[in-house]
Amino acid sequence: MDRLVIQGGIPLRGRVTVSGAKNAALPCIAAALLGSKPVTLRHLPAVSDIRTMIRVLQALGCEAAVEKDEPGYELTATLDAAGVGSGSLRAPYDLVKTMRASILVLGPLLARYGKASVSLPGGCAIGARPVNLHLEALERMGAVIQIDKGYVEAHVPAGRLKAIDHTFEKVSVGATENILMAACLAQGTTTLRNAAQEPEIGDLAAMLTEMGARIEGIDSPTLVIHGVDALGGCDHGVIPDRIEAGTFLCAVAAACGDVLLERVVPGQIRSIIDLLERCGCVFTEREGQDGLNLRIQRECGQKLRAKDVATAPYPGFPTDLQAQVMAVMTQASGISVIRETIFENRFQHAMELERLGANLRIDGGTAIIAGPSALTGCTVMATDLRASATLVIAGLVAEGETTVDRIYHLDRGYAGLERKLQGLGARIERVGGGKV
Ligand SMILES: CC(=O)N[C@H]1[C@@H](OP(=O)(O)OP(=O)(O)OC[C@H]2O[C@@H](n3ccc(=O)[nH]c3=O)[C@H](O)[C@@H]2O)O[C@H](CO)[C@@H](O)[C@@H]1O
Ligand SMILES: C=C(OP(=O)(O)O)C(=O)O
Repeated sequence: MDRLVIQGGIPLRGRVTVSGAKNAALPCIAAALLGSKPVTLRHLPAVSDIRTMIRVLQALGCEAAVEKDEPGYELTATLDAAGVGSGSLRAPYDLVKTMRASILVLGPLLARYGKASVSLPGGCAIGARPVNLHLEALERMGAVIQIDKGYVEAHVPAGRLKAIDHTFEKVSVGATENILMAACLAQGTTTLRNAAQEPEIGDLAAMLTEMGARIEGIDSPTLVIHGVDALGGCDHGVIPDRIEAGTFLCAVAAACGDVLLERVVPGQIRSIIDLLERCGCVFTEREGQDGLNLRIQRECGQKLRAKDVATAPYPGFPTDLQAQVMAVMTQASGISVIRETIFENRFQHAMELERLGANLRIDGGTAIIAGPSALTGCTVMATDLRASATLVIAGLVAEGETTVDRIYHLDRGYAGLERKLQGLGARIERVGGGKV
């Protein structure tokens, strides 16, 4: 099993390009099932979740041609769903178990083929993560759904889903995406209220629009979708990964240095920029060749101030950056309180940070961190994707050698993280020889 070995204490300096967003790419791949023509997706990050999602589509009968770019961080995939209807319409457990986003094929399959069998993804390290909001909305649209032997078995007796006026009882990124996709081919006009507003949903809506969907209210909490009879193909580039960008910002804030992030959308990472700015980091935005560039500076020896933060749906502070910020706060002077409000079990990195020397306490959904702490390298174990990134950041700070084990979690969502960090001067090596 691969692990990362890090020699800490070296500031990060240089420039790094942000890859396409995993969490935008996953629903875009699922949306290819809706197209009556091939769909080309660019800037897919070369991570294992993307390969798994493409395999899920192939298992459903989709043709996929995938190419990797030269540095090996991104993929371009052409997906042709022409053969899907003749197959089993079954997303099997052995693929789905590694990745929760595979539930996103349910809405498109029901909308286009009136039938689907999708394995329930199962419990996950960060919380229970039910899919009731997805299923309730699809039932209201006319689907008949049963859970049988761990599979969501669903069909649409009327042949076509019908439009609904629906208020999500809770803000859910995945449920908004699933029902948005389903509504594109439903009969009539669907209104989705209390919809999630994450930029990844805006990107999915942009792709669906390119395919011929009629969507109003993009980037707002109320989406209005006028169902159409068919969608075509498209050539779509997914947005840059705001969580990868935020992870690099946290790495520089914690380990100090001066880094230019290329291909970022600062407006989509405002909450992390604001937080790190209040901690004492300095930011400069400027035009780059491929969108905006963002420079972050924290000179070595410059003190960080401890700040409090609570996670919230977008435009609030993302839960997917909560763990990385905890590593930053171990280096800040004073007490910081981090509240996790989205997932009930997303503090597993805290124990491993303590093993590196962090001074913190967990109380339910709250973490209290007293800093700054001198971290010392040791072997730590990654428990989930963002927890892994945190341990890498802590390893960059810690004196001596840190080994991060179980990095298959990291490989789900970061394209070449260790190579990108090496480019910034970090001493970090992958040991074990596995390939993503
Ligand atoms: C692939 C992807 O994009 N993953 C992101 C997506 O996950 P995901 O789409 O799974 O997260 P949701 O927004 O759905 O989850 C938000 C909250 O709603 C709850 N819930 C969700 C669905 C449901 O049917 N019932 C229910 O109770 C969840 O348990 C959680 O407490 O958004 C999360 C919240 O920003 C991010 O952390 C994940 O990185
Ligand atoms: C939790 C995450 O992903 P997923 O929803 O795929 O588990 C994440 O990207 O941080």
